[in-house]
Amino acid sequence: MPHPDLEAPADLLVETAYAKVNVALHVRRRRDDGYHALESLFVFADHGDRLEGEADDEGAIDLVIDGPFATALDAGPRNLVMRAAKALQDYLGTERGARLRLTKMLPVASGIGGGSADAAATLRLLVRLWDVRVEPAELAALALDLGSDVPACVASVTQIVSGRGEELARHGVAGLEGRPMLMVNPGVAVSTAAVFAGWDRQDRGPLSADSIERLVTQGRNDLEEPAIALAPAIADVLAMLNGQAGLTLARMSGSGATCFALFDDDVAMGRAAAAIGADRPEWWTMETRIRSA
Ligand SMILES: C[C@@](CO)(OP(=O)(O)O)[C@H](O)COP(=O)(O)OP(=O)(O)OC[C@H]1O[C@@H](n2ccc(N)nc2=O)[C@H](O)[C@@H]1O
Ligand SMILES: Nc1ncnc2c1ncn2[C@@H]1O[C@H](COP(=O)(O)OP(=O)(O)O)[C@@H](O)[C@H]1O
Repeated sequence: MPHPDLEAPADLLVETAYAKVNVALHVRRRRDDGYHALESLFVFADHGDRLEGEADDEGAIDLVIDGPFATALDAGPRNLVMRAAKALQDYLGTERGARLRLTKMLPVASGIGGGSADAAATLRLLVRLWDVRVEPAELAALALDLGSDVPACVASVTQIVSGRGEELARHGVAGLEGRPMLMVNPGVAVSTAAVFAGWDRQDRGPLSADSIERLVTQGRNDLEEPAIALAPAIADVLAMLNGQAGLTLARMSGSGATCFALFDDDVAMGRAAAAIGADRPEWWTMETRIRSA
């Protein structure tokens, strides 16, 4: 029988805010509204931040944050969890509230959409907690208002994402889901807007994501170069990952600075994580696998 303290109370709901990884990120053009038109294969890790919540019948939204990266954030109205909760409350015109706890496991402003995933997890959790039905198109519109990556994070499954982040198409790639994935961050936060501003405006062509081989040989992250210009440690992470045995692909995710590597098997990933941890103990690493739907 489980220990009683380990059992969550029946009225407490839990969601995982899965880390996002851009296996390839092709920037095609700068749009008139200042955003960039992208083509990207998004996958999600099997790990992420943890969000729990229970109903508050007074209608208040309250957030506490704990976990390894809690100090990088405050729990005020600009937090994406708070913004998502308020946006849903306003949309529904509901009197219901929630007491939320975010356990921040993912580094902040690091190209793996931690804040976006938190916002999406908040929407999922509150829809369950308040027992409401929101049309998928309405939820997607609320999500896009919170950030370009939030619509894709709502389902958190492998997708081709284009436009600013609002055009989503589920997309399987044989052999990708379930694959061991190591994520490494050198501890520098980079601003997404600053990285996009450094893009050289050269369209290097569309994305083909029909096989892992194509993703490896023809896929790119067009933001790697401007991100490395702002945070040279990213080049050290990529060099270290590329030097590991049993590796299929190493690349930066999003606007950085987190990089990921796909491995042939768990043993190869474990050896790489141990070697990197021994050499650069100050870097953040996470051993995970690509989430399946
Ligand atoms: C680059 C990507 C790729 O998945 O990931 P991250 O690095 O954030 O993880 C995303 O497109 C980021 O999405 P997100 O972090 O939600 O960005 P937003 O808050 O919407 O935008 C922040 C700023 O980035 C720039 N931006 C963002 C998205 C986009 N398609 N074009 C842009 O130029 C804009 O300057 C915008 O003001
Ligand atoms: N709950 C949250 N978690 C992470 N970042 C948040 C959160 N709420 C607001 N932010 C802000 O959102 C920005 C982007 O965060 P995040 O989604 O983690 O970055 P990225 O998508 O680049 O990995 C950060 O500058 C951060 O200060």
